[in-house]
Amino acid sequence: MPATPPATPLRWDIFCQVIDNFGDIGVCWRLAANLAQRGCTVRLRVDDASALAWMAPDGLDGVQVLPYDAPWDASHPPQAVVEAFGCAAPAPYLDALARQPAPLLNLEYLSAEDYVLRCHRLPSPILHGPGQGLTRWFFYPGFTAGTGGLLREPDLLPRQALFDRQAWRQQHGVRADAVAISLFCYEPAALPHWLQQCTAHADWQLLVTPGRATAAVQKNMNEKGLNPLPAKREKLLFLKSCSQTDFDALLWACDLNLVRGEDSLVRALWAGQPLVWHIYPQDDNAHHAKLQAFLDWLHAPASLRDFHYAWNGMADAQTLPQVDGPMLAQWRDCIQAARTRLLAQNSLIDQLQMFISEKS
Ligand SMILES: Cc1cn([C@H]2C[C@H](O)[C@@H](COP(=O)(O)OP(=O)(O)O[C@H]3O[C@@H](C)[C@H](O)[C@@H](O)[C@H]3O)O2)c(=O)[nH]c1=O
Repeated sequence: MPATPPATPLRWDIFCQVIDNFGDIGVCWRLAANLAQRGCTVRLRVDDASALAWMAPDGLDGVQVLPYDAPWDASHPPQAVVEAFGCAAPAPYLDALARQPAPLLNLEYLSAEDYVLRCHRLPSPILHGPGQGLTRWFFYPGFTAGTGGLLREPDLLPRQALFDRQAWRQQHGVRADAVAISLFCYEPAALPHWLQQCTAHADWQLLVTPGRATAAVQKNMNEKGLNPLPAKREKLLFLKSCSQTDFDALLWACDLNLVRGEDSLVRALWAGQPLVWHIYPQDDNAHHAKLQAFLDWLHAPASLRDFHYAWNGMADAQTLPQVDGPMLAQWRDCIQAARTRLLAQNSLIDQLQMFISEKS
């Protein structure tokens, strides 16, 4: 039975540096929103908040978005501080924190690899320089007990229970009987092979997210001179940017979700539909081990592994499996079993709050 987190809502500072794409701000906003939903007050200090205009257009009570280097507020010091993905708070801030200390955490990237279990909750004392005397704690999200868990808002299940899938599909031009597939990716080498499969199945509709996925699909279409004909236009729906809440609805309404990065992977797991993960590519191919560890944790069937290898450039694009109904059903069973395992664990916020109350 998951442990119950402390009830006292705290004042949090979260630092976010946007590197590229949308995962940094996506995860940090979701973290801030999850905390605010539990009554906490959150100051999200971010260097580029522009994506929030479409990701969280309405903002949220309890979350204040500030410039990264906004001054220290001595009359309202933080009771917990998170530096996301290894970004460091500005030196003056860390020096002020050392005078009015509160637990300082480094929220790491999500991985299923073994090192997460070894490194989660390790201390790193600051022995000199900004923040001297403080201890930075490593906090690793993860898929299993012994890690920091996954972001899961309290109202996720009730929202899913109320979701009207058919109404959503009708509003978005998706046929009730279609196999609806969402595409949120970088530029996978196997994309042409996947587009051929999507075109070959009369009952498949591909919902393409804006940005890099749309650019990759259109590039492929133009290269092949495949200007989407009226019929093909119905097969390919090019979406506009939408809020995180509406992005969830897209994932819940589809029968297969091709996601990427970090945050949308977790959202696709909560959606419980078959999913494929386009992992964030890293120069030294470090992402290959990260993907393998995830597929191992997932207990992925061979066909889902093979699809991931081709989709992530770890196998020849020609080896992309031909997806059919029985295969999708097997993938769905796998994802739903994983979702059930995850729902039995503490959420990341519960773990975070328990950790902070230990260290305060
Ligand atoms: C397409 C779409 C996405 N989103 C949200 C979902 C997620 O919160 C966010 C996308 O983040 P991700 O899924 O993580 O994928 P990403 O590729 O955009 O972000 C990446 O950024 C890199 C810097 C990190 O190192 C990666 O781990 C990864 O997080 O955008 C919307 O809110 N609306 C949309 O229409």
